[in-house]
Formats: sequence, C-alpha cells, structure tokens
Amino acid sequence: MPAQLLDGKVLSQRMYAAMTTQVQELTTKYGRPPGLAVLMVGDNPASAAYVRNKERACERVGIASFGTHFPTDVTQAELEQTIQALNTDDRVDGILVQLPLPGNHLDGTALLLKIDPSKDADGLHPDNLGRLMRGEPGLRSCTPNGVMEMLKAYDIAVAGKKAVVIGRSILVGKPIALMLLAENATVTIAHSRTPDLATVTQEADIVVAAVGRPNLVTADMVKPGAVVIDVGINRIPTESGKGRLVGDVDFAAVESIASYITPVPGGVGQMTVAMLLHNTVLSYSRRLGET
Ligand SMILES: Nc1nc(=O)c2c([nH]1)NC[C@@H]1CN(c3ccc(C(=O)N[C@@H](CCC(=O)O)C(=O)O)cc3)C=[N+]21
Repeated sequence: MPAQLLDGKVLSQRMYAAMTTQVQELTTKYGRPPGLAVLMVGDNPASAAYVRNKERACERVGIASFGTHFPTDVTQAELEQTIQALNTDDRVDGILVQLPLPGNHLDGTALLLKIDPSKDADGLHPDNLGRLMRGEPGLRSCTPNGVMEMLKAYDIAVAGKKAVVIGRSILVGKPIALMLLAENATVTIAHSRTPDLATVTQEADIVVAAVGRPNLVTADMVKPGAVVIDVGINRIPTESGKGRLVGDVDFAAVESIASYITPVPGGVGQMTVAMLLHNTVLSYSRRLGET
C-alpha cells in the first residue's frame, strides 16, 4: 500500500480558514489587524516569489502587510534603522528578514539581533532559539513548527519513536531536532560528515530530510512503515526552462515503502507560510495581553 500523503495544502487551507475568523474577531476587539513586516533585499526571483506568497496569505486572512523592498546596495545601517522603527511601530507584530541576503556586505545575524524578540515572526532570534532549547514558550521557527503541526494533525505519535534528522542548519535541522526531542522522540542528527547514512536512517521511525539535495533519501534508506518528512526545496532545470520543484527524497520510490510522506511541492513549504501567519497572530495576541 502506498504511503498516505501528509497534505500541506489541505492543512494550511484549514489553518487559514480558522485564522481568518480569529483575525476578524481580534481586529474588532482591538481596533486594528495583526501586522507583518517583510524586509526583502535585492531581486532574487525565488525570494521574490516567497515574499509574494507570504503577502498574499496575509491578505487572505486579514493580516496587514508592511512590505519593504530594498535595492541590493542598501547599507547595513539603513536596514538596522528600518528594523528599529518597526520594533516601535505599534501596527507591526511580526518582522522578518527574507533570506538569503544578496552580496556579502550585509550581516544577517546582526540584523536578526536587532529584531524585538516578541516580534520575531521567523523565530530565529537567539532569544527565541534559546527558549526552544530550554523548553520555554517563545516564537518557534516556521518550517520546523510546520512539520510538528503536520505530525499532530495526522495523529502521528512522536513519543518513544526513533527520529533521524538529516541536516543541521539553524533554520531547520537543529530546531526540528529540539522540537522532536521536546515531544519525547529519541533523536539522531545526521549530516554531511555522518558515515554510512543509510544504516542510520534505516533505524528511523521518522526521517526528516533537510539538506537541499535531490534524491538524497532513496528507498533503501527507509524502514518499511516509516514516516518521511521532506523539507528540501530544490529547483531542477527542465526543457521548458521553467524548472521543476523537488525535495530531498526520491518520492516515487519511497512512497511505496513509507507509511506517511510529504510531497514537494504541497507539503512542508505550504506549512511554513501558514506558521508565519500563525506566529504573527500569536505575537499580536501576546503583545495585546490576549494570551
Ligand atoms: N527569513 C526567512 N524565513 C523563511 O521562512 C524562509 C527564508 N527566509 N528564505 C527561504 C526559505 C524557503 N521558504 C519557503 C517558503 C514557502 C515555500 C512554499 O510555499 N513552497 C510551495 C511551492 C512554492 C513554489 O511552487 O515555488 C510548496 O512547497 O508547495 C517554500 C519555501 C521559506 N524560507
């Protein structure tokens, strides 16, 4: 029997529907909608597309967007001043800096440190990452939080399960490992220096691939019945020139072995945007004393 799809499209639509009602109620109660500011620098087409997705999703649920688009040669000081102004702007509940930043004259980590942690919609400020590590409430980063939301929505048990996370980035690998650990999984983090990756992943009840390499996870690496979460977003060239989006998992082969699998597109990527909006509403609610 082929694996059941973990459908990020359906789940995110469900979240948007619930958020639309919630945002309407909150907007009536507090006299303003939640607000999200996205800082984008340069004109990387993939980043521009993500930012458009985020703004469209905001519009859909009634969150105000305060998009700011800067040329590639913007200075660090100018970006930092913009962040400071957004920190004290009462219409803004969430701030994010779209990554990657172009060129090498900008220090993304320094920008992140300027964001008020209570407005850190991406959950990437060290304060929020520290809270995750300590198991304290805070804003959680969107992609890993979206993965956890998917597992929960499909009633997939995590406690006591062996989870193998492939990839150790601060954006996905490390935080997802901590979130799985917080739900009492036994977690292994594998990476580019792990010898014999297949032997490690074959043990896993839950495999999370977050590397950015097409076909990294092949059928022989997956235990029958395992849950396979594909966080990879790789655009591979096609003859038409438009390119095709694939994850890190050889979907066609792994689908017949896994119990559950996320598609790309239509999986984790959809949840990432939904969780960003969720964080913005959460930040708004906390800042206004709602929760
Ligand atoms: N500060 C920051 N925060 C981020 O969260 C962030 C970032 N920078 N930089 C880039 C990555 C990547 N990312 C995605 C968001 C949505 C989809 C998404 O919607 N994917 C759709 C398909 C999109 C398409 O077709 O191009 C899907 O998988 O179904 C994917 C990837 C957020 N990121």
